[in-house]
Amino acid sequence: MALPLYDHDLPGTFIAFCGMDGSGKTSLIEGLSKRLASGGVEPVVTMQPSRYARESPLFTRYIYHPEERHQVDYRALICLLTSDRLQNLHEVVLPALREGRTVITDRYVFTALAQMRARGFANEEWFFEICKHVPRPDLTLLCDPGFQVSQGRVGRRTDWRDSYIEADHDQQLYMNYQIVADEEGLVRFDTNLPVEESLDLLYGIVNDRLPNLLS
Ligand SMILES: Nc1ncnc2c1ncn2[C@@H]1O[C@H](COP(=O)(O)OP(=O)(O)OP(=O)(O)O)[C@@H](O)[C@H]1O
Ligand SMILES: Cc1cn([C@H]2C[C@H](O)[C@@H](COP(=O)(O)O)O2)c(=O)[nH]c1=O
Repeated sequence: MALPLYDHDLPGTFIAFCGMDGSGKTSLIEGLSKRLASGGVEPVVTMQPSRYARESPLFTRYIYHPEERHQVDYRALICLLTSDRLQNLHEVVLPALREGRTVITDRYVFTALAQMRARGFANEEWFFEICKHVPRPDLTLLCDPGFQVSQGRVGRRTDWRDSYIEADHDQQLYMNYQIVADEEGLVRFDTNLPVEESLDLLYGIVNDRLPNLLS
């Protein structure tokens, strides 16, 4: 495993979803949350980056305004997102895990690793050092409908931010997600199926890996 994350010993259960834009994370998190709630387990759902980081000029300039990107130091962006992750863990994830809750996060540190490598920042020792303070989820899912399908879904969106595609980078990113999945033990599953079928696959994985969570 490339990332020196720590294994938590808290009573709750921590699940992370990763994958390309349009890979189906949000839709499947919604489905899983409803399924958990119907069995009496109301999950805490969070996302990284949080809305605070997403609204920051550093993030919006880098992610959505490539013409202004040269003004942003990519390491500064990694710092922002890393700080945001630590704070989200401190404020939301860890307190809920201490209470025995089930926490689901939309994106996590594995997205950061795939993104950094795709941008050519593969050996940031300081980043790996900070990862020692970041818990490993009990289960991390990589939603993967295939590169073309995720790009197609994003391209069909109407909001300009949600439909933003950066073809060359996205290709690198897809490849790096595959590598990170192998290195970090992410569980891949097919999201190029009708949503209900992907959800059934997902429930099967959750049942296998986290027995007793879904009643
Ligand atoms: N099997 C599937 N699983 C998940 N989503 C699917 C599936 N099949 C089709 N879709 C559709 O694909 C789209 C995926 O969008 P969604 O917002 O869930 O992806 P996302 O990974 O959260 O994207 P982003 O990171 O850009 O927010 C939705 O419109 C969803 O209905
Ligand atoms: C955690 C993390 C995220 N990003 C990028 C990846 C996406 O383009 C956006 C998040 O938007 P979405 O609505 O969740 O699709 O942020 C990143 O570059 N580095 C990170 O560590």
